[in-house]
Amino acid sequence: MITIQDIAYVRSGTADLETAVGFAVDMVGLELVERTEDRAFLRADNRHHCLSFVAGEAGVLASAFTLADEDQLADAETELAAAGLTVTRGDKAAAVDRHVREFIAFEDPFGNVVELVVDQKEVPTPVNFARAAGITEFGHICLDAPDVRAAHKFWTRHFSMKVSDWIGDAACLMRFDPVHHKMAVFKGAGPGLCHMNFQVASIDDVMRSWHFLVDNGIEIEQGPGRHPQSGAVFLYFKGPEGLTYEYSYGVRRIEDDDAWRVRYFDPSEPDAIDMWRGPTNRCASQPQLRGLAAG
Ligand SMILES: O=C/C=C/C(C(=O)O)=C(/O)C(=O)O
Ligand SMILES: [Fe+2]
Repeated sequence: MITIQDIAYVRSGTADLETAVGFAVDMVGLELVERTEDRAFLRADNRHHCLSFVAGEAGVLASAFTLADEDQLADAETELAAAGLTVTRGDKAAAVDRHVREFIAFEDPFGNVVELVVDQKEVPTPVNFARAAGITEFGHICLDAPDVRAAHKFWTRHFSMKVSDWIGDAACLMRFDPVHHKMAVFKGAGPGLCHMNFQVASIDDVMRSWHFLVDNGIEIEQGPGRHPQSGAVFLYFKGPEGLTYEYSYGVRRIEDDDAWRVRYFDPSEPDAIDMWRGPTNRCASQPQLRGLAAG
């Protein structure tokens, strides 16, 4: 069993580094911590970065989680290889490029590239947010997979994850600490990053960002709304090259694992994702959510 400490980062390719960085800074509000000719690193909290862009082909390159130390990394390598996965150990240059001390990479059974890292660099200075979006931290990573039930089996068999809630066969929200979910899998045609989430300090921040993004012509995919699973007030919006961002406020914590009863939400119900039954544009990119559209 591989014990996950935390989420670490999303690493994404981009065919237009300037535009990708401009959006992450000016619209999302992240701090640009480092920029080279072909790389950009952005942060939302004390992690050195939670999002990096690599110039090249557009599309997510990896989603990363933190493990406690090298011994756990070595054990993870052994366990995943024994499960039949191809596991690669990152070399020194690749680790430096990720601002971690060591890492391994593998593809989950659906083709999502996952990196497990040790010693992600911490930046103790306060985040110099590019705009006052109210971001408090990098909140969660949500992957796509064609078979959510099989994904749940994979992530709970090999990793310290537990399901918090199901949305039929359309989504599985999982936790590895008291936060309702820091990892989720949504049904998709293939592998992919469904979205990356940033927690914000208040409902006001969600609403202010909604107006700000609309005023700037940004495509709102869904929200403002309230997720019945975590209870969080959310807003999904689309960045360049199809990268979906989410702000949310008020995620539930599950302090007593034994007392938690996993719930099942019916994806065909209009309030399965949004208790407020607001409109959604997510259906265009995620046909499996069509049943979730209001009205
Ligand atoms: O579709 C349901 C989404 C639920 C939540 C939540 O309960 O907070 C998410 O954040 C999500 O996975 O987007
Ligand atoms: Fe989310």
